[in-house]
Amino acid sequence: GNLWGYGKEDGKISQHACFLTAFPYMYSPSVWHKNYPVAQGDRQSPIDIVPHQASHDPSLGPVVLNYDQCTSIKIANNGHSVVVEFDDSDDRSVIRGGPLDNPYRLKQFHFHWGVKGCHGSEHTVAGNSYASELHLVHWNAVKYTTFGEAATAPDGLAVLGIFLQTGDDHRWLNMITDALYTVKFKGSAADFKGFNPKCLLPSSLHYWTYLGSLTTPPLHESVIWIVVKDPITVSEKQLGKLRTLLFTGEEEDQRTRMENNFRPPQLLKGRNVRSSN
Ligand SMILES: NS(=O)(=O)c1ccc(C(=O)NCc2c(F)c(F)c(F)c(F)c2F)cc1
Ligand SMILES: [Zn+2]
Repeated sequence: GNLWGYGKEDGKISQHACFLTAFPYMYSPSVWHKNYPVAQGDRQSPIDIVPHQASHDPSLGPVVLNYDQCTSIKIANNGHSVVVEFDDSDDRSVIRGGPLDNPYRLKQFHFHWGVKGCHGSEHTVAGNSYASELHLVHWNAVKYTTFGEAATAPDGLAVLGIFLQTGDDHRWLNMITDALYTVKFKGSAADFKGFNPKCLLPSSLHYWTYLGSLTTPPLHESVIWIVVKDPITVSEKQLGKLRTLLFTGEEEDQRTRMENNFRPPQLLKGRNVRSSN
């Protein structure tokens, strides 16, 4: 069932309990804390990144992506986003360096987006949103045995965040947007082999980094965030295809477009954001 969702963020959620039970997909980020109290924790994500307040740390080396043997397995609609999953049974696709003490294994990537224009990213930069945000999710297979175990450890996960701005078509994103019709409904999945996400990265990997959390329930505070400064450019048409996905399953009569699946920025609570350059 729908334990949580992105409901109407306009704050007009009815106060009647029946409304929330009758329309589970209306659970919005502002009420997640009822089921997931860590939502009000000290290292929640996303955040608003203020570049001039980030501290440049010369000891922060470059982030290194070894995605050469990287091969995707499948694409799926989990009712919250579209996810491309990888074989993480060995170290064939890892991220290392930067703020990381170990190599972290790529498990999946997914997106967050809005309903139009320049809203849709989770992290914001000096109060400005991008149209979308790509998350490449990795886990520390040196210290932990499974993703699930890593997902509850303070240094268990490393998520590389990439901003998407609108402009020209992104040649490689078409491979993903052309497959979305196969995963329209929540719970659907399809083969999606041989996609290497290295083609979705900007030329410069300068980044901000800080200690944070999953941005969706269970909101575990287990993520070392690496947010790349430069956005990639995708077309409005390509973003529009993401919005043809549905939050709802094929069996549900209420069809709800998948859009605005982003959590708003959370309190920094004294955390230090470091800059790589
Ligand atoms: N938007 S983001 O911050 O990049 C993000 C990344 C991954 C997940 C995730 O894997 N959720 C499911 C999930 C868990 F949340 C677990 F805690 C766990 F143990 C799992 F195995 C699992 F699949 C959620 C949010
Ligand atoms: Zn995400």
